[in-house]
Amino acid sequence: MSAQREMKEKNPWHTPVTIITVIGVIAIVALVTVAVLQNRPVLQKYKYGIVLDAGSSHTALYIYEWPAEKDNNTGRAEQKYVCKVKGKGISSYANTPVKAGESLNECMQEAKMQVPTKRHHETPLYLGATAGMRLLNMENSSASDKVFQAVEKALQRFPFSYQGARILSGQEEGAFGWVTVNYLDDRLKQGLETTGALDLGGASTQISFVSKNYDISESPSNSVTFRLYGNDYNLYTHSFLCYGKDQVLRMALAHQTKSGPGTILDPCFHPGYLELKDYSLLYDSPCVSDRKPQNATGTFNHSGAGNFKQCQEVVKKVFNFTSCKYSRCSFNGVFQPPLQGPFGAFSAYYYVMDFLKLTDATMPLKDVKEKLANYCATPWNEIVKQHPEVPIKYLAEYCFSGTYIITLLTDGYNFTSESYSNINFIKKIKNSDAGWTLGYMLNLTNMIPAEAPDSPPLPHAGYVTIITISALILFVLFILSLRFICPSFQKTPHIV
Ligand SMILES: O=c1[nH]cnc2c1ncn2[C@@H]1O[C@H](COP(=O)(O)OP(=O)(O)O)[C@@H](O)[C@H]1O
Ligand SMILES: [Ca+2]
Repeated sequence: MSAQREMKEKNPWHTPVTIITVIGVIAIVALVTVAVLQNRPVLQKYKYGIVLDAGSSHTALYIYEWPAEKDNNTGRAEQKYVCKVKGKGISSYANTPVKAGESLNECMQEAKMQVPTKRHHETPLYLGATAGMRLLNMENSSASDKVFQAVEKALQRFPFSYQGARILSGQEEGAFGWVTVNYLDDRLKQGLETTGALDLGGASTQISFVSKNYDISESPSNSVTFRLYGNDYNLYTHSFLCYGKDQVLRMALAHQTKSGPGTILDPCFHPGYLELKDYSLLYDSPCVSDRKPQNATGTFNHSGAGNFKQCQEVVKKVFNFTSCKYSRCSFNGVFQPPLQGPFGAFSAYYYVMDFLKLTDATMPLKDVKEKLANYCATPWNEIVKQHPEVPIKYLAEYCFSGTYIITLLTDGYNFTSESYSNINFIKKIKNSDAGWTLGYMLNLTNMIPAEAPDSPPLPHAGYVTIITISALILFVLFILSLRFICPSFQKTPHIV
């Protein structure tokens, strides 16, 4: 035997079986690698959408992103970035509309940096205004038009695809908040029981939920129907204009100051709190302007008494429970079907209850009230000392706001001690803020299809598994067939 042959036989790498095995293994690895990678793009690419939420108290800019490679934009959208516009809401610029436009520039510049340049021109940009502009439009429609013109001009200077600025109806605000919450929870795609949405703003508040077996025809103006991912939803929604927490505070103060100038001892503010306030500022809103007393010209002393129970009595006076022409009502003669399912309460519901440390869903309603009563009774100077980082305006109002929230939920919407535990106070769901903006964009970009998308015949993992098993079977069959066809394969090579 030659030295070469001897070497070949000693080196197992040179046997035909080993060579075939190695090639086979390489082929299998290559096949499986292709199967794993075949539906994964090399670099994840995104598309973007921008929504400006022009609220009564302030404006916020949201950027959403979603995978670009999915058909018809059906990839999951999520919040990428939020920018809080400095200053007050756009409705506060009624007398200086140009400044409303200018106020948006800083956040818009940020948006330019956040969205990749090559996507700018195809990124839709929307501005939706809520109750602050609704009120301004009622009060002075030419001032509200001027604010919109200025805002439009400012937004069109940016390289995005500007899609318009408008006032949302209360129904839209409620319904899109509900869409956002249920989209982010993946409830719509999976056809699961939905979560109701409770949104509390400064100038209006919304309640939206699906109540099974309720008769929509009882109050058609409160119903919105959707077909999403192949499921039909009959949504009940109502927006109470003037029932945001800032306007309700005006209404409560108007009620307490109706006997004219002087000092009011307000149970919704802490003992020791004292501020000199202007009547003219208090009544500068359509929510209270008709209640302005004749002699209300100058200022009044706003002092605190810190009494939760009495504060609840004051707050209750802003609701009208007397008339209801439907089978059941919440308040002010507004139809409301029976409450059903879990609820997500966001925006000011969350800010207030989070500050008061009352967001724990397991805390019974009676404990919530007790804690709130203790908090309201705490002297103002102690509160200021305990929270040096909180702006005084917010700090002074948490007792009032917490009391309003509890009164609105229980006396207003009829949550009971039991059903109160169905309410979750939330800020975000999976990194995206709860609010109407995402639902608004999803609707306008047709990102939620009416029908369920055709799912692929096999999920990706199943596809990879089948490829791997088939490759292994083929390989084993190949080796076995070689043994039949070529007898030299039947014996394991041996060294002579
Ligand atoms: O950190 C906070 N603490 C307490 N309240 C807050 C905080 N941030 C925002 N808010 C309040 O949340 C509300 C937001 O209302 P928004 O401006 O959206 O009005 P709208 O929805 O009625 O148009 C306002 O009352 C604002 O004062
Ligand atoms: Ca809002």
